[in-house]
Amino acid sequence: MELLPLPTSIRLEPHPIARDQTVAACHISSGSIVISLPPLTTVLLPSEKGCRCDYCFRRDSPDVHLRRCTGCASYWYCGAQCQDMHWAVHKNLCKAFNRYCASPDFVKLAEHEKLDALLLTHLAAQITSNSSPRSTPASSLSTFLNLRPGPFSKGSRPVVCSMTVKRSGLSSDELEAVYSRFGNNNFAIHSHLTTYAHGVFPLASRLFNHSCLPNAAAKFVLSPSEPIHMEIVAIRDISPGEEICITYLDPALLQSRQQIFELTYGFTCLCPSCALLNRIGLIPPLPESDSELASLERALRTFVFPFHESGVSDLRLPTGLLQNIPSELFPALCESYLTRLSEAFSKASHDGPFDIALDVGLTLLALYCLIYPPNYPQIGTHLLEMAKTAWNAIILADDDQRKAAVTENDLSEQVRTYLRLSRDVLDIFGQEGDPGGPLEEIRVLYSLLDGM
Ligand SMILES: C[S@@+](CC[C@H](N)C(=O)[O-])C[C@H]1O[C@@H](n2cnc3c(N)ncnc32)[C@H](O)[C@@H]1O
Repeated sequence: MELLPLPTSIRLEPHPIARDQTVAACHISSGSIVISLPPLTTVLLPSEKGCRCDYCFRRDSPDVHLRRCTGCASYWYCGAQCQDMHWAVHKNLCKAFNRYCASPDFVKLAEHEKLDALLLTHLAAQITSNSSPRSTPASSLSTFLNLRPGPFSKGSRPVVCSMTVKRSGLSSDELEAVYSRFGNNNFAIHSHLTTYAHGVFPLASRLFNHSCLPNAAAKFVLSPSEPIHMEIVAIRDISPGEEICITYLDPALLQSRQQIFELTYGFTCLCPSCALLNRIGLIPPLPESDSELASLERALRTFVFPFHESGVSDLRLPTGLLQNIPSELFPALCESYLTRLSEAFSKASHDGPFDIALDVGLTLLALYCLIYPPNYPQIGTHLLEMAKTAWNAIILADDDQRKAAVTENDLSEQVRTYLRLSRDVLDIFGQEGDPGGPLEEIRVLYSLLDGM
């Protein structure tokens, strides 16, 4: 089928299993935007309603004041321009919205079903506002309907707002056809790794297959008076002819992800990380004793950071180690190990002791480097948390301790090293989401360090 013109740097080719794949038509440098895409439709999570503009998704703040739609009192806008721009869509839903949300059929849905039902209702309102999404062959809706449906039918008919759907002219077969593609195609829209909305981006769904070791990632860019845009960023250099993949799930779900791919997306992932997990088979459980856990921790750090002794100034972020993981480290691949390390780091980095936080945080960094692809944003965000923890250790220490720490130059060296590594990683992903994200925090922390 005809697709919108693609950037010259990519092309669509047949894929042996996933129908088509997008490959690089030339060298694509790390940090480049592969493609920028608008949504067909979106929906805010219920927890974000009233906290973000329903059109541009900017967050309520001293500079962004939200006011309710006077018609339904359920949609919020940061100004007349956003409200005007959204009216062509919102007018198809405004009057009926509250009755629809209070209807017994809607109320009894599970939270994720409510979100999908609202997304489908928004899509119907969008179609009514503009006939082009359904009439042109290369349209966004046609692209979406041309995607593969999810592996299992959702069973029940979607509970949509009947008045809005009636106006759109969508038949119940078309509605079900759209709905059956939600599970394996929709995107979680996030800001600094926190999801706040869901969206349908048909061309992104059509173009990008999954890998647990992706070379690209999706980010979402906010602008005043414009709908959110998705940008696909190359997170490492991509060679001509190489497939461009994103990840559909957090690759850290080492034990459960294959089952989720099968149930939700209808495929078996054959990426090198999954192939290795297949070879390992059943991952041995975590040891129970503290001493065995401590030696697993030491072994993991020595494997990932072999040249790291006591200081961190020589710390490098290695890549591609997973393929050579020794068998004594297999228990570190238990999902519960990552949860355990993250919880211990999060607790100690907030409340102290900071030396424990920095110690467990380094083990967590080793695990991230092992399981995530190079420059994955989670690695950069964790490095920033490490820099902030080392900084807090300096400024919250009493005067004598602080002098000792700073004179020894150990903690300030840790702040600088983690900040530098964090900036190297996050500069590649680039600006995204709400103002004041990690790149801004890095800038502020550098200026505090310089003023020390
Ligand atoms: C977002 S769509 C990708 C679009 C698809 N390439 C196409 O040509 O329409 C998701 C679907 O693509 C297939 N898919 C994506 N990644 C895959 C992979 N790594 N291996 C096999 N199938 C994959 C699965 O059928 C999945 O449900």
